[in-house]
Amino acid sequence: VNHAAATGTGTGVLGDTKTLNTDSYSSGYYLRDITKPMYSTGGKIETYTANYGTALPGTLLTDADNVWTDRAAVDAHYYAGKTYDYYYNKLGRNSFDNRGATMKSTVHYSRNYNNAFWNGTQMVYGDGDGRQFTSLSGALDLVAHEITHAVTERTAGLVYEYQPGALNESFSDVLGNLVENKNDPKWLLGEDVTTPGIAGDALRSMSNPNEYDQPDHMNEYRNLPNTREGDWGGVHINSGIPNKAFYNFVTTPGITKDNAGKIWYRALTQYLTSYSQFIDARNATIQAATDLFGANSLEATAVANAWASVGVG
Ligand SMILES: CCC(=O)Oc1c(C)cccc1C(=O)O
Ligand SMILES: [Ca+2]
Ligand SMILES: [Zn+2]
Repeated sequence: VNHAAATGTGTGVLGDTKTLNTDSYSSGYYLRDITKPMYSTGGKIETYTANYGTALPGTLLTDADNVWTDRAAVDAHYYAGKTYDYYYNKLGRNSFDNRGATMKSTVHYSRNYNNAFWNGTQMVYGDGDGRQFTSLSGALDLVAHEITHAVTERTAGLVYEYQPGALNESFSDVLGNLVENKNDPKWLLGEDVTTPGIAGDALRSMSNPNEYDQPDHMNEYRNLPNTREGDWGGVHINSGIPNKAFYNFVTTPGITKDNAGKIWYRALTQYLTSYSQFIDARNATIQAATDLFGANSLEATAVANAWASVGVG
């Protein structure tokens, strides 16, 4: 019996209904998307459950009637597809390795797990404890953030410490919100899954990093130790500075989200390396804007101004 693409329906973490690309195979349906361009070389999007344990990838999800009720799985699958589409259609990248690698996600990792991560091979999502987070795959910006960690690992390789680590985090926040593409003037991160009991809050804000205790200027840079307690030199803290730079750039009149994404992606994949510092990201994004739009373009000028506004360059 051959695989056949099928269209299922599912309920997401926030109770919304969405259509899913699934695989009808022998007696049932698998949570496997075989409709993407990468399928021409065998690439798929597959979603698994760890069944509240920590063995990965766990079990590929199946369903008898193609109506999916595992909300965390529905969103992990749907949002991985959306992220693939953005990278392929807007940036010309074929999966995280640019060679059509299969994208695997596992949900229901451990218990009350307030975390999500790329483990070097796949995405992994906890269900949260119901207070700090609800199921973490329920936010497209967060899913795209995790997948962008994979892209960064395969390209610039920004090490996860100090300024390169804060750049690693910032590129994931930037691409995460570009993929999510909400009309959110605050450019928040994780707003859809953070504290389900409190409206309007988030993990981070790109428009006002200070709101979540992040610096938004070099003169507020936090010198922290490269330890777990020090957030590896403040990778989720000092990311506020490049995040604010991107926010100032993308909100400059005449700058489009698509063009901002092309510039940041080109800097990440063509110019940055493992130990790049904030000044190198400034130079790389100016160079990328120059490559794409010209030396005296609105884009190149706005990029330089944006970094200067946060004290870089
Ligand atoms: C916005 C995505 C994010 O920050 O995910 C993480 C969470 C929720 C906890 C710890 C680390 C991360 C990460 O991916 O950096
Ligand atoms: Ca967001
Ligand atoms: Zn991250």
